[in-house]
Amino acid sequence: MLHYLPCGPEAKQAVGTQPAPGTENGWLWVTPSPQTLPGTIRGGIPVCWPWFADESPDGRGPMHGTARQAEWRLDGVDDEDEGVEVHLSPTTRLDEQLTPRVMIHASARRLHVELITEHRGEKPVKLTAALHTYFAVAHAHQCRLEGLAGARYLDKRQDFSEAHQQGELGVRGPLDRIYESNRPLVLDDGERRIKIAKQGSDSTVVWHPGSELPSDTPADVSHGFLCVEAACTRVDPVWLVPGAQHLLATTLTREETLQ
Ligand SMILES: O=P(O)(O)OC[C@H]1O[C@H](O)[C@H](O)[C@@H](O)[C@@H]1O
Repeated sequence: MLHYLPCGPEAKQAVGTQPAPGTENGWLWVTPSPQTLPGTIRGGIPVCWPWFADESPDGRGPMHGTARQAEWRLDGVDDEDEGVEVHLSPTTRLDEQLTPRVMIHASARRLHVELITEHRGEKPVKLTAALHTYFAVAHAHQCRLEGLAGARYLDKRQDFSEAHQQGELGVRGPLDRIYESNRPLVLDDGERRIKIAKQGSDSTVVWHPGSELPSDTPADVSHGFLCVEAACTRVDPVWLVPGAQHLLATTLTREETLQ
């Protein structure tokens, strides 16, 4: 169930769910002490756009782009038998040539988020982006992420050194990796298994900061999340030509519903 849809003035950039008090099985994590807006919110699914990390065109733009710090408006909500569909767009123009919008379809068993980028300008543009999902987990350093075995990755904690994933990934400490992968995953935290599928993305970013915490993340809850991000990064930037559009999507499903 959707408990929290950050749109409008009170929550600008994260798109996600937060368990209601007393609800243990929310899929997404949100910091209990968010920064005052327009600070960035750690939690939900921040929209990193029109660049991922520090990959702005001049190298001086804010980390993860301008979209997550922008104000978004609710363009429409469709209630359906099987859930709810929500459409969002930024209230201001965030890029000279590119325009983003977000569509969320949520039900009790499935969360699907689409980030659609349209090129309305005149010159080809390089786009990097991410749906920076914060999964709520029992303990970040006791998670298993299935589906990355054999994938090449860049280790951001080791100056982007290259390596290949040996076997399935068991998260046992801080990590910050860009995997070259478009494969579906299963996140298993020992208590539940969430299937993670995606579209329009050949990079999967896996991040947990360990004890090097962002200022809005209290130490006593810092092991309650693991970020697994559907992304387009320096590994797979998208070159959009005028008139083209790009779809980046992630779909989260309880594994048993697929059987
Ligand atoms: O602190 P933030 O700007 O929200 O970024 C949080 C993290 O996001 C991504 O996962 C990057 O790979 C990390 O390098 C970064 O630290």
